[in-house]
Amino acid sequence: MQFARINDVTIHYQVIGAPADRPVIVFTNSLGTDFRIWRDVVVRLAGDYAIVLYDKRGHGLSDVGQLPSSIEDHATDLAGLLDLLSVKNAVVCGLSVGGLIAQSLYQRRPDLVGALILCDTAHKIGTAESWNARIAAVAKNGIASIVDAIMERWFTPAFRRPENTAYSGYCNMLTRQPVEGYIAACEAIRDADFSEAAKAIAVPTICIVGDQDGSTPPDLVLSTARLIPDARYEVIADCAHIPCVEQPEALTAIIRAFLTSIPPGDTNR
Ligand SMILES: O=C(O)CC1=CCC(=O)O1
Repeated sequence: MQFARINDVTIHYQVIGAPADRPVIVFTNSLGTDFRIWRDVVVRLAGDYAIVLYDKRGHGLSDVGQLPSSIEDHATDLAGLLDLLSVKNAVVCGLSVGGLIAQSLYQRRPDLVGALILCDTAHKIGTAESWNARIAAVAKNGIASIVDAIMERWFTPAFRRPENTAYSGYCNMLTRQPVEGYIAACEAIRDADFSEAAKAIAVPTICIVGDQDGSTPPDLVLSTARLIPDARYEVIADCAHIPCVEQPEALTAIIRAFLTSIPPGDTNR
């Protein structure tokens, strides 16, 4: 296990492969998850790419840090981690709020970002009303009180079968996040809007979405792809909000095809 002190926050991270020798893909997570969600993608990519995984503040084994925290704070944490690892021009793959963090990282530190994989994310996610309602529910009754509603957005009915032990495992992952970290991330998402910034993205970008995503539906992700100059757009079948868990093979194939199509030199490839 690896830990680093970044911006006064202990960040839990993992590096697979040698960043100096291989193109680097950095994965940044969704709300209510830790970096273990990427496992089935990482095992397929390891060897060809160096991989950086980390738990954003308020999640997994990372500290919650000072409150409140913003998407910009999360991006500054990720910049600190990449600086620590001497990584520049990385392929940044952000899932959901991780995609907001990726967009913010590009805005603040374009030297760190060679390409963007925006997975089940958007330039703006949800409304202030929906986030305030979720924050109030979690503050009053805990994360467990919303788990069924959230799982309907994360996973298709086929995955949510009671006999699927992976499904119960991911319910555990959600409910075991620190409440104050979860609420802080909801506030950060509520307050983030990259509608203008997305138009200025000038690195190769792909927007990917599950066809049954209940949190960032395909039409929303398509609207983000249309804001970003020359962005590509791919839909994954039989998949909701977390394709790295539900359709890792399909997601990996899209990532590989995208990275293969980028001219050498655009990233650290
Ligand atoms: O919990 C959800 O609704 C899914 C989600 C929204 C932002 C994020 O990171 O995950």
